[in-house]
Amino acid sequence: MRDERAGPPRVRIAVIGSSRVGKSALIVRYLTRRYIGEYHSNTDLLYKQTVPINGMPVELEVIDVSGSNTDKFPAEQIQWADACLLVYSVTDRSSFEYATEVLNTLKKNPPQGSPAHGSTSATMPLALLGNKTDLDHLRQVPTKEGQAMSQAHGASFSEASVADNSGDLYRCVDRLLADVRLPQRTRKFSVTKMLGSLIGTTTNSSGTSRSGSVVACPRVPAPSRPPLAAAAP
Ligand SMILES: Nc1nc2c(ncn2[C@@H]2O[C@H](COP(=O)(O)OP(=O)(O)OP(=O)(O)O)[C@@H](O)[C@H]2O)c(=O)[nH]1
Repeated sequence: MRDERAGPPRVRIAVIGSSRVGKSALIVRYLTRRYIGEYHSNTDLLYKQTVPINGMPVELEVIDVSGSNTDKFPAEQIQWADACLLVYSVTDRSSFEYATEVLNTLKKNPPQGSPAHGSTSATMPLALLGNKTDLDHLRQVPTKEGQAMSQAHGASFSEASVADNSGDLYRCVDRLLADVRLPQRTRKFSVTKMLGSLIGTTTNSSGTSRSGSVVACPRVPAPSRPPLAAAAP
């Protein structure tokens, strides 16, 4: 078993949103700079990659919370995470309403401070992202509405097009990562099933090598559902 205290600090992000808003496309774009057209999955997926933050290697884990289960509040995934990225599509009002619902619930029941924040009273960093701005002619959610919603909930706000590879999506995730305090590696949950390496290795603009993998997190119906279990080394 790997010594949890060894290695670079770890940051866990939960990406939450309705089905088809572009969560998987966004994560893969951020981690690999590549765009995947179709990546529908009805299970949560965990992506792991070492990335540089402020020149320091950080083990980034991103859970792609499947949009097929929006009838159930993703409490476990949020509790697992150090920060949450809420994604909606600017072309889909119902996806904005879902993101709003999650933000409202988080406001009423603030998640426990994560160990990564070094304190149980820390506020979890939140970001709200309106995706698919390339489809502006189909827009159903005005920018101002997204801005107002994020302000009301203390979340950062961005709009972006994952398809167009807009810089705003990288800035949004980078800012969220920067908002997480890094020092500890002690975690509440870890993961079990390593299904395979899909991401492979890439090199970013600063020449830092990134290697990563993607892990399925099987969804088990409540109440028998166990916490997300520990990732294979
Ligand atoms: N036009 C446009 N299409 C996008 C953009 N981002 C993602 N898509 C498309 O939207 C569809 C859904 O993207 P996914 O990444 O699978 O969405 P998801 O939120 O992970 O969906 P679930 O797996 O159902 O939760 C795919 O056809 C993507 O190619 C974007 O910025 N612009």
